[in-house]
Amino acid sequence: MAIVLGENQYGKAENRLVRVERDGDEHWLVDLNVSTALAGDLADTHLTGANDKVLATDTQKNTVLAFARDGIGQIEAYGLRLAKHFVGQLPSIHRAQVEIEQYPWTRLGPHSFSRSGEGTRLAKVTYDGEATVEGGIKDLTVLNTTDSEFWGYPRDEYTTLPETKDRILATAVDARWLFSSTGVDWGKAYDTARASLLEAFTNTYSYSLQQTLYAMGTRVLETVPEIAEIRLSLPNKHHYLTDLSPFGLDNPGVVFHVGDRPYGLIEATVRREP
Ligand SMILES: O=c1[nH]c(=O)c2[nH]c(=O)[nH]c2[nH]1
Repeated sequence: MAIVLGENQYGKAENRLVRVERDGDEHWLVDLNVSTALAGDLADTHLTGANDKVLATDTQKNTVLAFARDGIGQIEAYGLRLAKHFVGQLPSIHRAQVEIEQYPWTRLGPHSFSRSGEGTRLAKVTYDGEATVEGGIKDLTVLNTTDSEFWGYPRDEYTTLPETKDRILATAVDARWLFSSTGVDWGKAYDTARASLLEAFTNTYSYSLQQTLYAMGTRVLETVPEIAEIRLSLPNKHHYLTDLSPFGLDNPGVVFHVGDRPYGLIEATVRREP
């Protein structure tokens, strides 16, 4: 029985980096988590330990920092610059993947900020001679206190969930979208996609989180022409109306117990028909 090396890649994961831009007393902040992963003609290092085709992960880390020196710009563009550089650096490196998370900060003063919970912006760039760019957002927590129903599902011997015509609908949006080209105004695409996700969540009268998901994906494709498809992963953050009758109290949709685990997980891709 022959034993062979399968798919492999290597890189520096989670390079945390902050870049400060200064204009006198007024400063700006870019806060990133950058992971690099390279693949190519790398059998030797695994099979014999010869490292002559290996761009050291420490070098990758230094490159991430050095490329931030003169400006990062939009994270999709920064990822493209890095990925193309890594592939051009050694003939043995055929493919580079750069994943970036950008943490949001809200300005408090000229040089003071607070970390905000308004969703982490994402980019994933792959370059192997051709570039593939994905954008996205995660940890965007949203909640509707009404305009959500869930009923009409089949009941079997294990079904206990009561039908509801009015419930809280809450989720933490994880959305990843695939761009159809690299000639994109990345910042505008991100802002529009994010706003469309929020607008569709807010304005969809929901009969299920699945229906809301599809409305959110559809809205992004309608408003950002450069996005070919969007994958959404939506945990259903269940809010259970608490029974206060043991205490002689009614509960007309006022007090909820917030469930932690388990949670429904609703996932789908919405794409343009070819
Ligand atoms: O929006 C929902 N979709 C489901 O599939 C489901 N299942 C469930 O128990 N509650 C919900 N809510």
